Amino acid sequence: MVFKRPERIPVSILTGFLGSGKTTLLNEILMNEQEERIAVIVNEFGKTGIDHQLVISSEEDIYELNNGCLCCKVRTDLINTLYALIQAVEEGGHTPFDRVLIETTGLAEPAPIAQSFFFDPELSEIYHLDTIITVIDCYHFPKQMHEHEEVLKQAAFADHFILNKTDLVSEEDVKKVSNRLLAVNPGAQIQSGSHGSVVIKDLLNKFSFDLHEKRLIEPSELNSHHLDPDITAIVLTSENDMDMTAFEKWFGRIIDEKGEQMYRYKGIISAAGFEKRIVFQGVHMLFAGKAGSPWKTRGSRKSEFVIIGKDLDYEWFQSQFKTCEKSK
Ligand SMILES: Nc1nc2c(ncn2[C@@H]2O[C@H](COP(=O)(O)OP(=O)(O)OP(=O)(O)O)[C@@H](O)[C@H]2O)c(=O)[nH]1
Repeated sequence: MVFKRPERIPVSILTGFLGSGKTTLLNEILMNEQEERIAVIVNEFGKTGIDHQLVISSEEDIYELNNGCLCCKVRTDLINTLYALIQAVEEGGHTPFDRVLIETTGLAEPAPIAQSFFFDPELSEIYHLDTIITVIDCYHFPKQMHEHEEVLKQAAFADHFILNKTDLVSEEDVKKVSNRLLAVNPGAQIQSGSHGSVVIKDLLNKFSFDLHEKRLIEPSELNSHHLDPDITAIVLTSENDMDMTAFEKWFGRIIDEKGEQMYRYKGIISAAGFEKRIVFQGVHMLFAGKAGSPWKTRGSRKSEFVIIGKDLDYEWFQSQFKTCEKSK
């Protein structure tokens, strides 16, 4: 059989604090996802991994990345593993796969892993970051979020939250957790359940900028950035076309100056002189952008730029963003 590589292979990152239910969810996905063949990469903390042994024995191949979670070493290991996987398929020594799922350690900040897909241009031609799924332990979350800064950081990166362990808390408590998470990251989708029982088709293939390019945030959610004093989401908007030269210059400057604070950002820009949307997403200083689908009507054109990070001054960012508008 000749391997025909799909346009780009989607990669989903599964993150969440220690014990939140990542492996449980991974097993649910592997047991129930019949249509796709998934290659799994487990990033373990420590030299001898045990997590891969907890993943159900399945048709899938499990690759382990040992040796810590936050350093560049893991990023290099990850990139090498991703290259090795595709090479093995192309040389016929490995069954083709449709998706990669990476389970991070419970203490990991997802940034270095997500950044790999912006960092290495060759790699990002083969793979694309599809979804970051953050699993939340609803029972422990209220305490954990005060005690471990990783918990809210992992929340900041999510495209999709899985509110797990709902069997241990009341509906009202689940609502409180959900409100808290949406205050940090208002654009994310939410599913709740227990033991990883979720609708998997709603979880994968969620790179909404590529696929749907829908509104990033509903207007009713726009003010939620006031709710959290520390890690927050801000949404910059403009009804006027942007001057891309000015925007690129400004964007280069802010990621230089404030990239450390900007955990994750995603944007759709209406650029003067372009019939297509410019879509981009990034993590700290690294980002990737490209032309998206054409705007349907003149009236539908609008730029939206969501930034999730620490101590973001909305008024400052919004006024700066406006200076990139094309003068009429
Ligand atoms: N009550 C309850 N327990 C759960 C649920 N989901 C997972 N667990 C249990 O929680 C524990 C941790 O689950 P894992 O799936 O190993 O969590 P993890 O996030 O992979 O853990 P680490 O790899 O240590 O970070 C296990 O004992 C699970 O059986 C749930 O929805 N409800």
